[in-house]
Amino acid sequence: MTHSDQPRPLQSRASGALTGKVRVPGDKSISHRALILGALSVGETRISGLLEGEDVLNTAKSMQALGAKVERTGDFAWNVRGVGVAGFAQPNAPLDFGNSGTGCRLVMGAVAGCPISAVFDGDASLRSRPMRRILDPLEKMGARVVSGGEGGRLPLTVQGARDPLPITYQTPVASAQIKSAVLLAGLAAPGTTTVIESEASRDHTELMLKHFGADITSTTEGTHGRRITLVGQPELHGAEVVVPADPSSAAFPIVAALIAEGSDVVLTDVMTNPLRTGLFTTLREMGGSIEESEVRGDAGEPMARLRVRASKLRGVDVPPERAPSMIDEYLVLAVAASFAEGTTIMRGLHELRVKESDRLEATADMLRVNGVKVEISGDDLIVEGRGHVPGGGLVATHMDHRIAMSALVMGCAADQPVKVDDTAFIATSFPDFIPMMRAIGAEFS
Ligand SMILES: O=C(O)C1=C[C@@H](OP(=O)(O)O)[C@@H](O)[C@H](O)C1
Ligand SMILES: C=C(OP(=O)(O)O)C(=O)O
Repeated sequence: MTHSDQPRPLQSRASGALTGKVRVPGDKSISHRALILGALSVGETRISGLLEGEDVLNTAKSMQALGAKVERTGDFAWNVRGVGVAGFAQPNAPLDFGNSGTGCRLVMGAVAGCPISAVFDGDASLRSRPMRRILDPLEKMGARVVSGGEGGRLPLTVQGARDPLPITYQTPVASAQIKSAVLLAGLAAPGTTTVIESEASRDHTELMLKHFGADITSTTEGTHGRRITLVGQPELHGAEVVVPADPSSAAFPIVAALIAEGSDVVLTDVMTNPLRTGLFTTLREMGGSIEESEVRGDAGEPMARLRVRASKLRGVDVPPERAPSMIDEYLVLAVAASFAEGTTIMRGLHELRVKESDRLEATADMLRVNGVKVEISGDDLIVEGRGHVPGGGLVATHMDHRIAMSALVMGCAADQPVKVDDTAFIATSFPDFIPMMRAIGAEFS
């Protein structure tokens, strides 16, 4: 999916109290996985609450191109009729994943276990992101890169394995995308595929594989890690998937409500899988009032209603082992840290350098142009909070949805308006962000 060349700038100014009740869209990670596992199953998968953002719509298109039937049956309701494990058909055009690392890397894993070749491509941001981390284990399983891929970058053509091999793989960094790619390729291999991670990353693939009928177990490994074992060549059966609201999207109205004086905002159905809630832990340590109620689970994914009230925040030290559970939330945490009193140190953020943009540099720039004192020291980000933010800056979004949304949240309480150069990429993960924020009182113009 491509964007028009016309950037769409927007300005956010302090609005006073934010109030109301919202349900942010469906979780992006779970939405990708529901479409992919639906496509690898026999029978029908019914998904409700799917995120209809560009990243996920590109995954839906790729599943269709690989032979699954994917149909929208209502608002956020989608049916998938799958082709079974290793049943993908040869696509007759390149698969375009737009801005989405998750879609691209998970589908690479699924294709690696099928005797087909497929061209993987994406936008300028995705073309700059490393793919070697996925290709290395997939090549061990028998897949080959047959063209392109200089320096491990898109566009590249993957030839899947006719007889994929099960492997035991220790991921070099905590990454659910690497883990998931290996597990999805392992579905087609005979015997047992094992992934070992020294820091546990989000476990949606494991939970959903179980839900679709796979024999998969996960045990602890070392202090923070996991060992995941999947028995290959299962018959996956179509399933019902209810997608809870995305905690990474909820992060934006949550931080806005904490920093805008007098705010009181309720968010419903927010997924509270502990491998995704590092931000909530951190904001509470900072003194943020986030009350949880109506806690319940669906297919192993818990969710809750969150009530967030404006709070006086203080700086904290965020340990590196928390990074996997809040990897996409550091940008908006840095905004909260700017409004806090005192220093916040966020440690171990090397993975932020290989996201939609170099998020470590981009976050520091976002703060700096708005008058916040910030420093990068190795892999750590150090923010000097002074209880208020001068604002008045123009933030460069670098094709990165989360920079755009974080900067607009900053503007909700800054002394002077904050401007972003382009809001177009917000549509990748949170298409209704602007109207939803306006509905609770944000002043975007
Ligand atoms: O598996 C997933 O759904 C995701 C994993 C994370 O990436 P890494 O696996 O690169 O850490 C995260 O940043 C991304 O937004 C979604
Ligand atoms: C890193 C992200 O996504 P992806 O890797 O799927 O592009 C994100 O949504 O913040």
